Amino acid sequence: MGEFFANVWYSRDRSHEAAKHYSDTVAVQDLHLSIPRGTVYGFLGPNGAGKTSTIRMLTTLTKPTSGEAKIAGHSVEDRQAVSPHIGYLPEEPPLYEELTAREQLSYMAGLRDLPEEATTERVEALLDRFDLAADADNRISTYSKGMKQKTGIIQALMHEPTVLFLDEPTSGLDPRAARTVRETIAGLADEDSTVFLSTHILPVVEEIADRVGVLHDGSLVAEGTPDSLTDRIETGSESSLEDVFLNLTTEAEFAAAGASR
Ligand SMILES: Nc1ncnc2c1ncn2[C@@H]1O[C@H](COP(=O)(O)OP(=O)(O)OP(=O)(O)O)[C@@H](O)[C@H]1O
Repeated sequence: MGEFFANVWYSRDRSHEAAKHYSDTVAVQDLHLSIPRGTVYGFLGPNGAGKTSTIRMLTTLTKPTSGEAKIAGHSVEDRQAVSPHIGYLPEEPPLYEELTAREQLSYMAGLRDLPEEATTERVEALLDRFDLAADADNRISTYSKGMKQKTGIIQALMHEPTVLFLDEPTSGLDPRAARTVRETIAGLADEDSTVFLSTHILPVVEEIADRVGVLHDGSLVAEGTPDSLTDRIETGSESSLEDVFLNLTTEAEFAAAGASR
């Protein structure tokens, strides 16, 4: 399939803009992303920065107010074309509480029109990998937060998407499951899938991301490899992505306060 691109553009020049406005709130603006295949892209930003709005645009769930974005060569305006290529784990996985995990996954496989035998095999392997096989015939309503999260992750992965969007994937997971998620993400990138990872857990990003983008007030304030970002600031001691994040977002806060004076 060649290169994978996620472009979300906005500029004063109205011919190239992608922005998401909620009535009078500009959630995402001046954002241009181009992410090659096989990349783990860490998407960072303070609360309310516009990360979820960006992901919702890229996963066809919400239309950009203006501009354009392409996933695997398809416009996000074309849900039917984009859908087979993407998997999405939102902060609250969309699950039917009255179903069991196996029923939920089989229902989703049906909606996606996946080949039955191969999908069952893959789902069983994922249930094993995430230590969920023994509970997979119990109703989701009886699951802990972590078990629901694992079901959501398997649901996002089971059709082998080219591009996987993960919003706080390790939320609620115990250390073993969180490690399985990190290893799974790294394995997917090795197989040439692209993972778009939004999380506030910066050590996870530092460990597995190839590139990092920092969003603030709907705009990208920095982008690069984790090393290139940590090299940007001189703290006198070794800096971490957390130092970079705090520095950048504080700088952006000051700049915004200065501009509005
Ligand atoms: N449905 C909505 N209606 C109105 N405003 C919204 C809606 N969704 C998001 N917003 C606003 O858009 C901005 C960006 O929100 P978004 O959820 O994208 O941020 P985020 O970076 O994902 O935040 P968090 O880290 O807290 O999840 C915020 O100002 C938020 O209040």
